[in-house]
Amino acid sequence: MTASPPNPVGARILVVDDEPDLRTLYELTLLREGHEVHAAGTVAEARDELAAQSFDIVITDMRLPDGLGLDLLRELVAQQRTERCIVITAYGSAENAVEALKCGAFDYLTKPVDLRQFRSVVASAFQTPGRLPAPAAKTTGEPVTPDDPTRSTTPPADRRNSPSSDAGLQAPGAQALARMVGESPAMRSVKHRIAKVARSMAPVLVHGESGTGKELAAQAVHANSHRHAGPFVPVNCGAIPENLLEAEFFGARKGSYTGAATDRQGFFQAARGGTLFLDEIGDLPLAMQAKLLRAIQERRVRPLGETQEEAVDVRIVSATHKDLAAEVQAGRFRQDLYYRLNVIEVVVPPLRERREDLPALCEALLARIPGDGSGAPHRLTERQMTDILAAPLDGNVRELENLLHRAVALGEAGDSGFGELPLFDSAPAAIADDPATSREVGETSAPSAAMSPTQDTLPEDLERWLDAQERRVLVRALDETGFNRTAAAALLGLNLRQIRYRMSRLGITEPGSDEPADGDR
Ligand SMILES: Nc1ncnc2c1ncn2[C@@H]1O[C@H](COP(=O)(O)OP(=O)(O)OP(=O)(O)O)[C@@H](O)[C@H]1O
Repeated sequence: MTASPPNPVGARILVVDDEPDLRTLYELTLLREGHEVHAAGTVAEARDELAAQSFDIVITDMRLPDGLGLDLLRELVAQQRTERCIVITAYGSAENAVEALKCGAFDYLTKPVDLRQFRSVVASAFQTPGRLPAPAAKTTGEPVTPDDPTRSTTPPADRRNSPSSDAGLQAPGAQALARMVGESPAMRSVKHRIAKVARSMAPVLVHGESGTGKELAAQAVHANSHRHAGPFVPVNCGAIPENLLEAEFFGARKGSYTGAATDRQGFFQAARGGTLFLDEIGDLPLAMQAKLLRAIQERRVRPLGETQEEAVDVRIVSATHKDLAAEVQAGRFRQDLYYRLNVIEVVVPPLRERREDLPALCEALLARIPGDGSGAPHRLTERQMTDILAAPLDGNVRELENLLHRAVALGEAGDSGFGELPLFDSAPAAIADDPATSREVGETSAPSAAMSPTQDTLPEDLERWLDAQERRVLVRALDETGFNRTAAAALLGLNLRQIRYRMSRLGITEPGSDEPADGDR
């Protein structure tokens, strides 16, 4: 059955539902929005419609008399069709919703369907201006949401897009991926995955060690999604006082708590139409996890002091350096929330697994550091590059960035505009000081390799070698905390007395004090 508006300017949509009343309701709603609507009551009828022509959107109920809406979805994905699929699931069926997204649904709706939400999800699925080329459809169970940049009426096979090569992407998606410097196989695979998974509503969990570039990855997911013109709202879940979490997330009405002098919107409202990036999600207290889960499931939030809930249309991307599955096991993270957030996982590898990216990364990071006004870019000497290539860099790109900042700040500008000051005024200094290894920093890669957990040569003097390791860790923690001993101790699970004792034993003093600085050689 087909129904067309008088002047079709909208999407061509196939509605699959066996309940005539609901089908009619969906049809009328869509027709009023200017869409062309085709309807089917069974999987078989839907297959016939799909064999005859292509659509922009397929909206299917999950349970149909002769099969599941998911079957249709899987067939569309397997055939690399470009239709965006919206699955309607029964109320409270979190498994179905998550499974639909994992299978490649663009989005899902829960019964009873809220018509405003219905219209908004359809509008999201049908983005006319600047529709981006689709990621490649595949059969591994990863979500794929093929787009159709031309919205042509050619047969499905001709409407396929080329795979997600960066070249095919338009700004700002391609720009966001380009900001993630690195062409190592590990980074290429991360970027490819981001381009592939970005374009549905499926929640993404970015996992990786601290400083690996998780926020950059989250920004790239947003920039490659149909929501790229909407806001990207980053939130550090670990930095908000527990008593303010609810107001910060969901908003608050004037007078709803001490200090609420005016109405204020929360992160969810601020991210409407865009992406809410929940960084350090593993640090969210359990009570707030329950509220977040509800907001994600219902897609509605209630500001503090408000009686009514309001609908929010946001995509959730979260990030953590923690092993969330282990946190679930330990009872510190809700399993249902983990399940809800981790529909798609993007893993950002540590720098040690992509050392070939170091030269390009150094160049890009140095280019961000303001110059001396001469216009000459900061450049590394060969020796400095050798040092960097050999350094452990456990702090990943952020550590590299800090190291370069320090080197530029402390360096005496030479011809290159970049000084010869040793880059490693902390970590490798400990090794150079160490008679157990007795080599100069940067002389070869061996001294730093000696610090690497992967090296297999034995130290000549275990005690001194262990001291050197301990010194390196302490100096780094002190460095990262601006030489705040209490904060450094907390980072390392020590108390103030313990860190003081260790610093004194190893002769670590604050740079600038009368005694030799800990990094001095
Ligand atoms: N591939 C990359 N190319 C260029 N810069 C990068 C890259 N990865 C990270 N950076 C830079 O390193 C710094 C840390 O990155 P980011 O904040 O994204 O890491 P993170 O994993 O979110 O850190 P944390 O776990 O501490 O929140 C930022 O300044 C970022 O711009």
